Amino acid sequence: MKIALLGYGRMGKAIERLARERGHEIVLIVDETNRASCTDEQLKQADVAIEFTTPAVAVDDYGWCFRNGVPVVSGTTGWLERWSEVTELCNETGGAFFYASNYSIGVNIFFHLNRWLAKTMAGFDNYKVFVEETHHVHKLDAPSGTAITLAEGILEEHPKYSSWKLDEGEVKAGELPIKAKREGEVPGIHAVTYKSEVDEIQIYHSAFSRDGFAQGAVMAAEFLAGKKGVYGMDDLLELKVKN
Ligand SMILES: NC(=O)C1=CN([C@@H]2O[C@H](COP(=O)(O)OP(=O)(O)OC[C@H]3O[C@@H](n4cnc5c(N)ncnc54)[C@H](O)[C@@H]3O)[C@@H](O)[C@H]2O)C=CC1
Ligand SMILES: O=C(O)C1=N[C@H](C(=O)O)C[C@H](O)C1
Repeated sequence: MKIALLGYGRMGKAIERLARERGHEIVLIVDETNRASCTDEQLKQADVAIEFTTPAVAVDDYGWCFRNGVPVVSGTTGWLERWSEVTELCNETGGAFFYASNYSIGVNIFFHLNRWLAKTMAGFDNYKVFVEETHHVHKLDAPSGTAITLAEGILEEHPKYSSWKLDEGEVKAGELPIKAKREGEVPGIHAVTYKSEVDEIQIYHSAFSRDGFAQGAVMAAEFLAGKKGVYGMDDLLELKVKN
């Protein structure tokens, strides 16, 4: 498969290595230094684009791919308030878009565990829940996209909570706090904790490197090539929450 890499930072470089190991060819590498000189013709050489850039440029990148008929897999976080605009544009232009706040297979299993636990804990009023994430100091957005996905999973399954809040100051009834920490070069740690007066229950995921994210992104690119429409990790993994 011929791949265009949009974004060539920590993730772009990990994806390049893993994509080559899986026998794919990188036909275009775009970062902020050469973006202005990259042409539609260069992009169209690719069977699929993999996009890991910044919240400020991701949505423009998706439009560039849709207009040129190039399926795009993206993991950039921090732009999701524009989700409807992006998916409408994808469908109107006959494009293909795959998005995940976290491409690690382990985290996607963790997402299902989180929903199951939230549904179970909804029956126990004496526990309060909070989400915690820790990432490297270079990360631009807080809370992480993964922490937001975890919080949204809890909001859907636990009637006591109606919104999430970055944990800065007072937390009101119905608000689910997310604590975001930035430390050294941590690739990504997420935990969900239910705490009562007498004990706590915690689920936890820690990424040892970026390889799990990069592997999942390349698998998503292999899945998306030749398709149209909007997809996510559940389409790839066919995981379903069993009630
Ligand atoms: N969904 C997932 O599994 C994961 C998502 N991420 C997210 O991916 C994004 C990128 O993360 P990193 O690689 O660590 O960041 P990074 O800062 O190392 O790399 C960002 C890259 O974007 C490029 N860039 C900036 N402006 C650009 C433009 N106009 N056109 C093209 N490229 C441009 C920069 O040159 C740089 O190469 C972040 O939003 C992060 O939260 C990171 C890891 C996993
Ligand atoms: O910026 C990162 O590094 C990561 N970002 C994603 C997020 O915001 O959830 C995924 C992963 O945790 C690493």
